[in-house]
Amino acid sequence: MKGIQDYYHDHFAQCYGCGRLNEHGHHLKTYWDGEHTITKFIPKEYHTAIPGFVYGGMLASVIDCHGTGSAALAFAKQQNIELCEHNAPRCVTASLQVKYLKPTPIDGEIEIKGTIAKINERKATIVAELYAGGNLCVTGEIVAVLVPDNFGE
Ligand SMILES: CCCCCCCCCCCC(=O)SCCNC(=O)CCNC(=O)[C@H](O)C(C)(C)COP(=O)(O)OP(=O)(O)OC[C@H]1O[C@@H](n2cnc3c(N)ncnc32)[C@H](O)[C@@H]1OP(=O)(O)O
Repeated sequence: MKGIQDYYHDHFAQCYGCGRLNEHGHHLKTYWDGEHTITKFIPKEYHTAIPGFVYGGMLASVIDCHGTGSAALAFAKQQNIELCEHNAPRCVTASLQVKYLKPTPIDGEIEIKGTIAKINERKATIVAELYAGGNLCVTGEIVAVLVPDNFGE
């Protein structure tokens, strides 16, 4: 299944977390699951914090990109933008807050669920829930801001 990141223009597809063109990155893909958004990720052994558990900065990174991807999906829906190659809204992170509720096991798939909590014409707030083995381990809140095509050029 294609994620929102598959539609970003190449300039926006270099992100370490979710850029499809970053050979060293995580290649996260974010897509709708009903009214919510989903990103899945399988941690590697070297993402260890203490043996058996995922490094918290890594989890923040995954939540960050899930937030901007979810916001881009929400803006596409709000503005009736038909997603196709090189045609998708792009957002950057203005704010990222993370709460670690319990250690996240490293041996298995992680799922991040997003809820579009607020959206106006330029800014979206996304609430994220990160699950491992069905257990809620981390929550996050991301403020993402829509940026123009020439952002960062
Ligand atoms: C090349 C990469 C491509 C990336 C392409 C996609 C790949 C995914 C990216 C992954 C995530 C990242 O790592 S992104 C990289 C890390 N992030 C950044 O480097 C962003 C640096 N910051 C900025 O460039 C700027 O501050 C912006 C674009 C976020 C906002 O500046 P602006 O364009 O002047 O807009 P501004 O009017 O100030 O703010 C717009 C709205 O957002 C609110 N707002 C602004 N900052 C905050 C904040 N910290 N916390 C809460 N809310 C905030 C304002 O109140 C306002 O709300 P209201 O009045 O509308 O209510």
